[in-house]
Amino acid sequence: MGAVCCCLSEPVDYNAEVTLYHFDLHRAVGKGAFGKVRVVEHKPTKKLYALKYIDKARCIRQKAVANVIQERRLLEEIDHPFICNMRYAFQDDENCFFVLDLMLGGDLRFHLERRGSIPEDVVRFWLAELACGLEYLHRQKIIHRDIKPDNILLDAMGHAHLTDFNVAIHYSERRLHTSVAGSMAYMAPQVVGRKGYSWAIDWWSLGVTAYELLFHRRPFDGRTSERMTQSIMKDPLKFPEDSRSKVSDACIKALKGLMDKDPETRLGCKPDGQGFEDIMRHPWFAAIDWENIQRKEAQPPFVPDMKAANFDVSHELDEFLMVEKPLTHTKRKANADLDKLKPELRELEEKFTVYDFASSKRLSYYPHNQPIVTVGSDDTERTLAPSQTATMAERSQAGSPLFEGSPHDYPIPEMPRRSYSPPTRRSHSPPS
Ligand SMILES: Nc1ncnc2c1ncn2[C@@H]1O[C@H](COP(=O)(O)OP(=O)(O)OP(=O)(O)O)[C@@H](O)[C@H]1O
Repeated sequence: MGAVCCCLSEPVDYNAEVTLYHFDLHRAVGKGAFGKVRVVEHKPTKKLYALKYIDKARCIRQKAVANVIQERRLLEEIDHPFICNMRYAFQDDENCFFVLDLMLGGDLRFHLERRGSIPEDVVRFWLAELACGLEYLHRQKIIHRDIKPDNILLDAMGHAHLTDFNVAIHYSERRLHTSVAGSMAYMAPQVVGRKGYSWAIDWWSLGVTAYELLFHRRPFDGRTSERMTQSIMKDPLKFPEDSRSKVSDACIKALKGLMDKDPETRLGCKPDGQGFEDIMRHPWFAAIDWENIQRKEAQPPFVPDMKAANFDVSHELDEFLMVEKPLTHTKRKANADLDKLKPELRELEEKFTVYDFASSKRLSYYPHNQPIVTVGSDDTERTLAPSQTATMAERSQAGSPLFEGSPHDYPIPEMPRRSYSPPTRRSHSPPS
């Protein structure tokens, strides 16, 4: 398939590797840490997607190259109805691009701010969908680490999806993580207390998120990071005085279960899928038809108003007012001589590889049998690539997905330890 693009003299080859020329650019719907998110139309298929672009220079300045590469790799392994899935990835000289499932219903922060608080039945529905997404992620051996209202997006029908895998990591049963990442108000005691943590922290953050959506305030707070840490680790979970008139006893019980400071007894955290069973059997979810939910066939109780913009329209204005350089299709300069590039730019060139869901099989990079994990001299985790831990035959015998081709034979980069600061946005400052 070929067509002439208005800004390119030669025809665009849609059968060639995906580039920005394969998309028509539409309005901006969100702002990320290193660029915008805008609606795009994939020209050959006419399908709409969300394009998240990351300004390479900004990303390098804020020492987030490893995170962007990690996000790209993790997203390649994920495909689930309640996750904002990646469909394409590519780069040009200035930006790295993620093309994601388009969610036009807005994020939960947007709806919370507009509505003040969210009714119990709506929060329960979202939590049921998100629990399915989270259970899937944990089965893929991935911890999200940044669950909060800002990172949950609704589609036009009102179904909830997890997004933003910027600080997500693989976990291993053999070793606990200690690096601090995420948004402080949603961090579990095991994260802020540096006691070592695993996937159970995501259930805690989901509990904090549900609490905030229901009561429009956070369960643990503090003006400084020290006070916030103390609050998360020591303060008993308290509910607003009028909570009993607002939500059911079963809801309070579920929130207490999710925000149990002990991950051993926390709701959702029993091993081998039993935690998810506990959630499905919990009295708060008694009215939920789980099969319907999992098939994404349940009718959401809140349907976003699609006649209104479900996002902050000011993102668009930045470009009109020339505060920000508008995104344009640009022809790549030949990057043949990688040695001449700055090391970080070279790393992006080499590791932010092209992805096209139509032509690539989704492969789990990480074997589902036990990986071998080495411990760094600092408290970062180093995980050996599967190619280094087992042969193809061994992995196949163990019932693990096979890793075909060299693109998957890479070690996961160390995650820089994030410095954290209240109130809730994670900082993109250099590793401490
Ligand atoms: N797939 C999508 N469909 C529609 N809107 C989206 C999509 N992905 C992101 N957005 C919008 O863009 C915003 C920023 O996206 P995202 O959080 O992924 O970027 P980020 O760079 O990781 O930002 P930050 O690090 O500040 O959280 C979201 O809050 C949301 O409003």
